[in-house]
Amino acid sequence: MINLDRNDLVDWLEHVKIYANNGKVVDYIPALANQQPETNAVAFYPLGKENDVIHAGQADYYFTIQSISKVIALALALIQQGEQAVFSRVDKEPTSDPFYSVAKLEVEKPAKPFNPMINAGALAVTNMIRGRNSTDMVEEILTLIRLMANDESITFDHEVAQSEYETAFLNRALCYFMKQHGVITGSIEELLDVYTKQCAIQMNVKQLARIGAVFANDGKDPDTNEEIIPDQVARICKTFMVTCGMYNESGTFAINVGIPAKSGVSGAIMGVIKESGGIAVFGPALNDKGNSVVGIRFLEKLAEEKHWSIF
Ligand SMILES: NC(=O)CC[C@H](N)C(=O)O
Repeated sequence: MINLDRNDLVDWLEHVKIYANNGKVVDYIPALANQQPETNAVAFYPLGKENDVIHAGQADYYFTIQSISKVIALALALIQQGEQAVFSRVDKEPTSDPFYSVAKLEVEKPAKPFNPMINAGALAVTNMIRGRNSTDMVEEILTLIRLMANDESITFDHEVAQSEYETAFLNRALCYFMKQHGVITGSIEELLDVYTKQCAIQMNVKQLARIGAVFANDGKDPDTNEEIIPDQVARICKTFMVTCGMYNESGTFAINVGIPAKSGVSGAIMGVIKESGGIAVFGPALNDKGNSVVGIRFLEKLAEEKHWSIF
């Protein structure tokens, strides 16, 4: 049952946009450092083809999805390799460490990343995607994303991908550690090529909200109800969004908002509102955990006004 209209989005965005002053645009990826902190946008993609996407703010603004790509890469790896193979190389547990941390790789199971939503886990997942070379692997990810967003034109931003590739020293360190322990295989440079391109996939909030709507519809197209990803895969992805999707702020977010969500350091957040639709918010000013401050405030407002917490 959808009870959200455009005026809600406009009002709430107006109400929370001031919080951009409390955050900082990411600077460790040079090509993202020039994003404007006051840019903001939100879109809601409802289920059912009789309902149209609604939006507020700069809804045509293109941003890179960064860590949100981790959910889609996970879905793809699960489809291609199956649960058993995927979870033999990455665990299912949340961590209180930041997403880029190397610390936990040295504890418990040797080098097995805690979950697919932190960088180490995401690199291990991307390493499992099928393809003869990095071009094929990126194409596999793009194919699924284009299907979910229903837009063939979606591609990655070359400048952002290159910029991250040239500066991804921490991600290289994670890869070398995992390769030593057999968690990843093959060429590390090729893996980083795929990973940085998947993070640099570009879209606007309307397209991102549609991807959220596929998850809200248990993996089925929100307009036609045709299966895009199996419901069990969608369920696993949504569970990770709840437990790990907002990095080491996932617990607080679950209490304050209570919807499955995934954020990226560009300032985007994708949220899933079961049986209703997908929501996407963008605002590049980040808090110290790497989550969009305007995005979080907006989703808090939405959850409070609409009682959309799943808990
Ligand atoms: N949290 C993020 O969005 C991180 C993604 C980024 N591309 C990285 O690997 O550092």
